[in-house]
Amino acid sequence: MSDPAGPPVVRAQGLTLEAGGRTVFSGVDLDVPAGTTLVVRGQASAGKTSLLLTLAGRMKPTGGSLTVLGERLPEKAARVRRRVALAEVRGVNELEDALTVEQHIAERLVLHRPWHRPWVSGDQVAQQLERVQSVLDRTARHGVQAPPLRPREFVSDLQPLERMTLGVVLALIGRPDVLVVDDVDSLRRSEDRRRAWSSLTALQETGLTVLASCSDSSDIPWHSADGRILLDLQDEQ
Ligand SMILES: Nc1ncnc2c1ncn2[C@@H]1O[C@H](COP(=O)(O)OP(=O)(O)OP(=O)(O)O)[C@@H](O)[C@H]1O
Repeated sequence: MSDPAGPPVVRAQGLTLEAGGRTVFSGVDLDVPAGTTLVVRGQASAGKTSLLLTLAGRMKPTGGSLTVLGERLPEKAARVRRRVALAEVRGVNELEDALTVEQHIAERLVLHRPWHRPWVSGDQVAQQLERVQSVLDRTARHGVQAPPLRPREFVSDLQPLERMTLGVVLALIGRPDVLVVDDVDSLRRSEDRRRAWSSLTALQETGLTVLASCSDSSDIPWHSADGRILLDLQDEQ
């Protein structure tokens, strides 16, 4: 985990992305300390996903400067990608409807195995589910409980909040320093949105830096304003 008193996890100056003949975002200045949550807010097409993917080392900015976890981007994108994990981002790393929760976990665990031992046991999958569930149980301290994940359930049968939770669970398997959660308010039910934000707060309290996006931030429990940075993105078109 990064040191909260250390240099910012994300430092951007004048960060700009031009693509497809348009300005997706421009002039973004940011300092995000370790163990805080950045909330990128903006309407549809404001460039939220593109900005998050840029901060995660998955898209190349066309202007400005960007350092993430002390690594300059885009030069050190591969190093950044190892330490910044994406929860499910539609169109980028979508979950497979035909796989179960435990199959997804097994698959992700294999990715983190040494190349010469690319297999995992049922016990390892169960241990991982337990570890993650204990992290999610911390959300109970915020008066809400993240939904338990049933190992044998197919992704196609998951409720939206369960699906988002699975995306977060998979991202945490690699023990990243930074977690990216796009479109938190794609959850239709306000109760789900509140639970999702509370879970992210609980994760932030473990020392993780969270980079999230939404179009409406009214469900965020702002009473614990410490450790949150709000960035408003305007649609540049
Ligand atoms: N590489 C690219 N080439 C062309 N256009 C792009 C590229 N990346 C993003 N865009 C465009 O920039 C705009 C912003 O996209 P983005 O998905 O980042 O916005 P968003 O705020 O996340 O939107 P939404 O809330 O609808 O998901 C969109 O119109 C998208 O088509």
